[in-house]
Amino acid sequence: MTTRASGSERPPGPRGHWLFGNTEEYDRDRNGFLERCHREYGDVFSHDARTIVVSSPDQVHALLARTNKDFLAETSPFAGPMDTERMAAAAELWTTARRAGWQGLHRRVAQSHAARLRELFRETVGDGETDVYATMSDFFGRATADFCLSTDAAGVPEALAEQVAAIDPLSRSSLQLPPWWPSRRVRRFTRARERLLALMAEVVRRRREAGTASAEDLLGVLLASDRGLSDLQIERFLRGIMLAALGVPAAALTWIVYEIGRRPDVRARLAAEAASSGDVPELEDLPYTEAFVKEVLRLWPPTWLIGRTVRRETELGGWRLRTGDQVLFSMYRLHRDPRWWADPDRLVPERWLDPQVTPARHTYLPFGAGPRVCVGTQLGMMQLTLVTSWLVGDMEIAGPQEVTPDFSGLLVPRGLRVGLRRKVVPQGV
Ligand code: HEM
Repeated sequence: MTTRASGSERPPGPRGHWLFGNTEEYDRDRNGFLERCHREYGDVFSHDARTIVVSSPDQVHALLARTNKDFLAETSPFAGPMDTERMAAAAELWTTARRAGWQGLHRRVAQSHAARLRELFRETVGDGETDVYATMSDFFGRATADFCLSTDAAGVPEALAEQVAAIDPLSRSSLQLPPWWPSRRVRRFTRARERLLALMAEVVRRRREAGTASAEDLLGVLLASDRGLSDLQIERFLRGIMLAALGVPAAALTWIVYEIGRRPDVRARLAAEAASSGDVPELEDLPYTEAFVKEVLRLWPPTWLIGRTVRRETELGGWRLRTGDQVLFSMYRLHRDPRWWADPDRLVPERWLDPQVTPARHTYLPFGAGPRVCVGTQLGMMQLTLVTSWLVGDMEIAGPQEVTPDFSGLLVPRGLRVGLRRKVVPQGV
């Protein structure tokens, strides 16, 4: 049980049901529940006997910075005994692959992928009534498979899409099922995971046999690494990367489309910048577009809630935590906290354009922080900025409706539909 470092009391929090705790109320309205508890109990509160929620920037930063050492980022979609030693071993294997992959994900590599991204955008985003999240998921599925595997990507976007679709229903409920549970959901997830890993294994085997370890894509970088990665490590890392590079950017872009549709003033400035830059510009050519993307990620961070498992007995914010306890924080709530942000609910891209004005420490974390910060930060920012510029440059977007934010998994404006129409380019231009 979490207790005060100097005593035995727990952080305050709602009592909840004697058996199910607060699960039912939380699942009914996750963000609303956290907001109410924060208002009532303050910056640290108990969610249940083994879970606390922290909200101050310093506590959040400590949690992220001490991940791997005192906290674990490893999660499972299934219920089961919490084996922190196994989780720590998995974290170590992941971290080695992560270090090797880093050189394949920095800004220069990301920018060199931009021309290919342009082609994929033209192929995937077309005219007509569009389910925005579905289209953007399709686009990012292809983009990430291409970035990781280039010419060996056949069949991977489809397998990825099935894996994402199979994770979705499991992540929407706090009541986890064990992996042996005889249900369609669990079987579907397991099948999709095995299929994707088998595809990765096949591609890795073919590349090893061909002996072409050039760094033309992320797999090439991993194979050429001198860190001695096993095939299994590479396969799991690639699967992790491809899943992370699909749903989150797709959700972010869906919010971008939503905000472009709601704010004609912002859209006009974006369009002016798109018109004055080339077909595949550098990020430096798009300062307003980049500021807009940052601001959308502040208002609507797709990874709106982050959790950690306590690896070994430790302390956070004056509270003692036991091995296996859970700690949560909401990035969405942090990004909209009026203590740290002026006019927090309003989209103001200009707040990112004045170098004299920077956010208060640890109050802006759309990519996380610390040893498990997003490895795709630069690639992701580049993709979102370029695609935003292509969207306003190429397409007319017919007004999105008001949407209800969906906090049950990734934060998305579920069901957002818009009409897209390719702009007519005058002859001779
Ligand atoms: C474009 C918008 C993106 C956003 C907002 C975003 C956000 C995040 C956040 C908040 C985390 C940390 C989660 C945690 O601490 O538990 C994370 C982790 C991660 N992201 Fe991203 N991400 C984006 C794009 C990408 C891309 C393009 C890639 C792939 C190249 C990627 C790969 C990863 C991976 C592999 C992790 C896990 C890192 C680890 O645990 O070591 N992300 N991302």
